[in-house]
Amino acid sequence: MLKDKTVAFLGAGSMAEAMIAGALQAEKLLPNQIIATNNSNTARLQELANEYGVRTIQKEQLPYKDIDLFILAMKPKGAREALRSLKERLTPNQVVISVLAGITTSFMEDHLQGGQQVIRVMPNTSSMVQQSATALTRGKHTKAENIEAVKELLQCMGKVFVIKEEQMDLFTGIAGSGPAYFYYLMEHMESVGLQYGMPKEQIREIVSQTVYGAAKMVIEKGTSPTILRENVTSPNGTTASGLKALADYKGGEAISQAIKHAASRSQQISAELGGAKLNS
Ligand SMILES: NC(=O)C1=CN([C@@H]2O[C@H](COP(=O)(O)OP(=O)(O)OC[C@H]3O[C@@H](n4cnc5c(N)ncnc54)[C@H](OP(=O)(O)O)[C@@H]3O)[C@@H](O)[C@H]2O)C=CC1
Ligand SMILES: O=C(O)[C@@H]1CCC=N1
Repeated sequence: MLKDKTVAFLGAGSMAEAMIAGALQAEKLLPNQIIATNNSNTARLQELANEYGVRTIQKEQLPYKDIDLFILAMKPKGAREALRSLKERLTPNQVVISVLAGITTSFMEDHLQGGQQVIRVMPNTSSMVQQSATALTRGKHTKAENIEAVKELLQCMGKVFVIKEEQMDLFTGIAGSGPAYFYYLMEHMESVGLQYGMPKEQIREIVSQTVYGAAKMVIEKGTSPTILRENVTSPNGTTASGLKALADYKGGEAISQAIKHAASRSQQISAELGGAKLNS
């Protein structure tokens, strides 16, 4: 389904790079099917061309009519201008996909020609190693065949979840931002190891293997995190003592608040840009 498609990334930052890397690793797209552009940083475009062999083009020179899927990958505040620049140039068969936090499908539709096909997705940077948890929600006019093509593209980058748009802000708080929470946890685990004299490379490997192993247990054994946690916790043992400290320092509450704040920021971005449909 993707073999005849040309995909253009409007934005060439961390998220675009992670998606490009994932798509190429899966060999579903060839480098010459991918175009990347940005606002002005030509050195960055050269970097992507050198690393991935993709076509990089100044945004004024995009070959609009040859592109099937446009992926908006700039910061949310640039969305309005980017959609305006697409509005007069697109035909109804072309699809606009946004990875931007807080940009709703109705915002996209309102800023494009009536009937334009749009899809809102929320990947995370683990796309780079094909392990993203990515959400997808469709616009009003998007054809089933294009949903399938975009799903196929996103599956190159990890698992895809088709969700209701009302859940997108929450999904962003859990999975879009989620890798950062784990990196934050890992930074803290590493720094205790370093503080007590473990070699830097060794502690990094120990921490990442521990996090990886825990996620793999949930995925492969299909057992709940609660049962798995209980299995680790011997009565009056080390884990019980560690978990008590986590509870005393409100570790669980901190994680819940991180998700709620991130989700609420996604809603706020929608509101700031106008055209927002806030969840009740
Ligand atoms: N990073 C993440 O983990 C995730 C990010 N997202 C979303 O992805 C989007 C991009 O994030 P991220 O990659 O981190 O951001 P970056 O700041 O790394 O990259 C932003 C890119 O957008 C380019 N840009 C700005 N304006 C335009 C424009 N009008 N046309 C084309 N390109 C433009 C910039 O170009 P220049 O450098 O030339 O200014 C830059 O290449 C955000 O909206 C974010 O919500 C979604 C999920 C996860
Ligand atoms: O921090 C952000 O706004 C983006 C969206 C999800 C992850 N990064």
